[in-house]
Amino acid sequence: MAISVIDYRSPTAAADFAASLHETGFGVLINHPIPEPLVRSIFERWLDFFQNGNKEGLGFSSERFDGYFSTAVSETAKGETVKDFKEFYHVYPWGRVPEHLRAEAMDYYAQASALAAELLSWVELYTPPDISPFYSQPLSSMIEGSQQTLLRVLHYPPLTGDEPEGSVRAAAHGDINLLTVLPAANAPGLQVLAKDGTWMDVPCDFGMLIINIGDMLQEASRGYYPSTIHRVVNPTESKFNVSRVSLPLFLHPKGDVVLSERYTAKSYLAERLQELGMKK
Ligand SMILES: O=C(O)CCC(=O)C(=O)O
Ligand SMILES: [Fe+2]
Repeated sequence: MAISVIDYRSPTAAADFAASLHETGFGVLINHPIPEPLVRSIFERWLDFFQNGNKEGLGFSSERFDGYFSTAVSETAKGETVKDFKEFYHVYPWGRVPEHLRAEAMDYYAQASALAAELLSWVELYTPPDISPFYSQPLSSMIEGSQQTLLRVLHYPPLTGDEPEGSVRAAAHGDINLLTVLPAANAPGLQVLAKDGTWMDVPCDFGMLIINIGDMLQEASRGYYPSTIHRVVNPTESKFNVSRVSLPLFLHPKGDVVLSERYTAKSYLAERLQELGMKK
């Protein structure tokens, strides 16, 4: 299982991309419209916020789920017992964002959401005719007017060697949402679980854009588009002192969207957040 690197400008991009998502749950785009300088600037300025900013003053709201999540409240992947070694900030257009970072974050949010919507339309176009009837409504209309799409700015702090036994940057997990759009981070570490049970590095040259299917789209497509398990491994000792910053955008449908006989988007999210230890 190799993850295809696809040129967004190629005439066969949509078909190739949908095929890659079907086969591996992942696809990697080059020559995409997200500007590199914007991503680079967000990485730099948010790293400064994590290292020097007034984070505690923006502590997350347990109701609204926006704001800063420290390493102490960080999530525990489903089936794991040790919390991931990471801190992060949840950005929503209606939520709290440090004032000096807001305009840039909103610019990125808008551009990444627009691209995610286009990629979802590719996914829809290449859904086989025996699968599309399972969609309770067109995929593109599932996200129309959604307030739930989440931009998460993640900081994996440098390691000291004193981390809790078994703690990793991000333990193996599947994403909860429809599609995730993730610019290659400033350091390697992202791996996917191949069908043969081995872990494979995801191509991560700076400038690449990694897209993966989340559990909600897997549920809605009855598994045609798989939500592939992935993780972020700790660096080797020579790179212990390097921070890693990453910037996933989780495309979410409106809460009342029916995913399957079993779930609406809202009931699914509530169940998953509970499993992650993020909601009671
Ligand atoms: O940091 C990364 O590269 C991936 C993060 C991730 O998988 C997540 O937050 O769901
Ligand atoms: Fe993830």
